[in-house]
Amino acid sequence: MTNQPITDVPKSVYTLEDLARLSNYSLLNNLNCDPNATETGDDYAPRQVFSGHYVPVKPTPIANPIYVAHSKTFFAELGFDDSLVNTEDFAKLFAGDITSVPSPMRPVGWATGYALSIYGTEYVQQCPFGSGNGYGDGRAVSVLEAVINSNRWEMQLKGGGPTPYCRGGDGRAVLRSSVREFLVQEHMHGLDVPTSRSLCLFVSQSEQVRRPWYSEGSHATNPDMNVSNPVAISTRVAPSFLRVGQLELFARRARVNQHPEALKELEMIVLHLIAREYHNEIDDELVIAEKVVQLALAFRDRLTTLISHWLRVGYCQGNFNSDNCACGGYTLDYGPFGFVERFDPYYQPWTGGGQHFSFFNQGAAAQTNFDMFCKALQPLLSSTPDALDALHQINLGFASVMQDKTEKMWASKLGLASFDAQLFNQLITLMVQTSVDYTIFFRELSKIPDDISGVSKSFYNTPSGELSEQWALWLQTWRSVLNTQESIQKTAQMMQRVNPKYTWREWLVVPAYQQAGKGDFELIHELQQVLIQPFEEQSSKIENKYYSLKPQAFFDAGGVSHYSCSS
Ligand SMILES: Nc1ncnc2c1ncn2[C@@H]1O[C@H](COP(=O)(O)OP(=O)(O)OP(=O)(O)O)[C@@H](O)[C@H]1O
Ligand SMILES: [Mg+2]
Repeated sequence: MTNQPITDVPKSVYTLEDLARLSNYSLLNNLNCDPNATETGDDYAPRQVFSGHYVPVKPTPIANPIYVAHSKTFFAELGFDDSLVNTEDFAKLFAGDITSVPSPMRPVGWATGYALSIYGTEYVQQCPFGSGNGYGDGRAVSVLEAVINSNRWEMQLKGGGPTPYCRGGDGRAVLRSSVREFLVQEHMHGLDVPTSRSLCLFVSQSEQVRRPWYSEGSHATNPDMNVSNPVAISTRVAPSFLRVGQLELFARRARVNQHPEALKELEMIVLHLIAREYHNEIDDELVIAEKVVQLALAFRDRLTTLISHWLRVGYCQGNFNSDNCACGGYTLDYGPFGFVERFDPYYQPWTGGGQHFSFFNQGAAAQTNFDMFCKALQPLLSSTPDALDALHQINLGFASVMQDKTEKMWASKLGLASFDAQLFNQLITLMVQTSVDYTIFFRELSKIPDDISGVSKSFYNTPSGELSEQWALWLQTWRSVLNTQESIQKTAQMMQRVNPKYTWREWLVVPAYQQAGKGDFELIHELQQVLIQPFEEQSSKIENKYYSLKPQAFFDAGGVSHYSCSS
């Protein structure tokens, strides 16, 4: 999911008929459908799904939908003409009504089950049946598998109504969380962080749901009221939505031989994962045991790369359970996420998340998800001890690969040819002591200033006395290392490519979803423009507004600095 040049992709998709011609369900067809499912997909009550990889579900459209936004960048990458979004057919489909889509597109979507592990411990309590058979996509419904410009994509509605996995929920997503997910996916792509992508966003003009949220000016930890918010459907797109938890579900069943097909279903989902996400890296001719080992190696590489990107851009996922960890190695599920503004290594915006999912602990959290991933693969290697041992070694090697990638990333943020632990540790200490804005600091540093005044724009507190001397000394030492390297100008350019100018600042996003709730989408469109090109210099008006320290009033503000839920 790298940035593609978008200019030479011809615009070819103008109508839903064009898109239908690109639909291709060949990989979905390789999976098992839940044998107890209804063909019509009117399957909305929580129930146990004992086997099969997916359940056909017809999404529930939102009432009186209206267009909010689409990703022009992603449209261009897919070869979609912007006018497509204004067609009645397109709006109908992506507001949840798929009943009359042109064939071979299908009028029924699908939802999948998955298991949950939290920081390396298996859970079933979150399933209403206490068995794990009722846990999965509770409000996400996939509606299309298509091959577009040689890439295979799955399109998924979030907030598309209940599924058998809804756990009693209404299957809806509110506008607030949908705007956040819609905007941040394209921001992450702009930051060069692997991610699911945003296609479009529609909101209902008449349907609202009540959710716990914070009153204006609240500093409470948990929401102090219930608020009505319009329901919305955002469509996200990825090569697959397979999560570590998905493999775990089938592995847990295989482990205890829960039904005669259990081991076979695990093998099928693993091969499906390879076909979806790793077909370019794993030779189709290999035997299954070799494929499994290659898969673990490839996922370890992607996952560790992903986390180093998260650290680079100041992203904290907040809730990095195995069911929010995509097997394709990209960011998935933008619920209680946040971006660190005033630097704190233990930054964690989700009040329910705990320190184990905090900013600097994400490498360790990823390791626990990777442990569960490897554990889920084990049943497939029970008769091949050498492969089992290779898997074990790959798992053991996670921490050192993670450390290596993280160090390389820090070196690049600092413009250094190689990581310097002493310099780095001194800097982190100074950043904490002074309270610096993470993004502004590294961006200003990318200009390679001579003295402390060059980075002072990022300071929440002005250092004086000894602290100020320590800063001066640190900058001097850092500059002396840089002087031994390539030209300063080249280093500055390189640093500006890894240290973004613009970042997600929640207090600037809140007004956008608040205005959208009143039918005004202008701020969303303005934010889109800023966030999709975060490394670029933009107008001075934009700079004054968005390249800015977090105002004091928003520190500890409920719904801005922290949130207890994300629905
Ligand atoms: N079926 C549902 N109906 C309504 N709200 C839901 C439903 N499922 C989850 N939620 C809300 O979403 C929050 C996050 O849950 P979870 O991460 O499981 O789902 P999600 O955000 O829909 O997931 P994903 O992006 O991983 O598909 C929950 O705290 C809950 O408030
Ligand atoms: Mg989730």
